[in-house]
Amino acid sequence: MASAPPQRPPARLTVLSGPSGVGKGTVVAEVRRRYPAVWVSVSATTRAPRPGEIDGVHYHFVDDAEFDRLIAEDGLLEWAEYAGNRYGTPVAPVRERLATGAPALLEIELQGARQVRARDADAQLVFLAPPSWSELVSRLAGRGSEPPAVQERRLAIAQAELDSSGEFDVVVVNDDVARAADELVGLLTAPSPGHVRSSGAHE
Ligand SMILES: Nc1ncnc2c1ncn2[C@@H]1O[C@H](COP(=O)(O)OP(=O)(O)OP(=O)(O)O)[C@@H](O)[C@H]1O
Ligand SMILES: Nc1nc2c(ncn2[C@@H]2O[C@H](COP(=O)(O)O)[C@@H](O)[C@H]2O)c(=O)[nH]1
Repeated sequence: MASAPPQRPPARLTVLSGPSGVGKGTVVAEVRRRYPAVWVSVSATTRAPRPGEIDGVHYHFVDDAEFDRLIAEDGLLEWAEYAGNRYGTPVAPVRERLATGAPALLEIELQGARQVRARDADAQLVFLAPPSWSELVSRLAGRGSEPPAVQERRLAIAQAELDSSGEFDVVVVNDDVARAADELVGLLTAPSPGHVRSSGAHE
């Protein structure tokens, strides 16, 4: 009798969160460079593009009416208002990706991370932390993508985000991009604890 084909374990969704300016985008870019198989969701946002940002690559840049439509059609896995703009994860591409059994990564803020956890208890929540508060302030200012008033608004939110780090499964300190990327690659490729047999063998 022919044996059944080996079953692919369902892929695990990983969420990377952390305060604005901590280096989420930088670390994710390094992960993609080292591990091109990783798939990163492209969010929808009502924020205006920064110089160099490309629609459909960095974000799907949409207006308020389109964002309302996405919500009404249940097209978002999660969404949140952050510093005066809305951001959300299109649900269909995430479902399609997870169905292939390959790792999927969301780079989103705290409210969205909480929504993902509420919908998917198996999701892995990773918090990217700065080495210090002063380093976070200087990274955000050094990026120079927001005027000082917007930086202040983001830093006020960052205080609450740092207080939430205990809600996450893992905290990775971004003191060094290469090391933080290594840690994230390890987490993305680790089997879900739900798919480890009691003997220790992985399904
Ligand atoms: N380990 C690091 N050491 C020094 N500088 C860093 C490090 N990681 C990132 N940076 C710098 O910090 C700035 C902010 O990084 P990045 O834009 O990746 O942050 P982010 O968390 O994605 O921010 P946001 O949530 O606002 O999009 C960039 O100028 C980046 O080059
Ligand atoms: N809840 C969600 N947050 C998201 C999503 N995409 C990005 N983000 C987060 O928003 C802030 C600001 O981003 P920026 O590009 O304006 O600096 C940052 O924390 C992102 O991680 C999303 O789909 N949902």
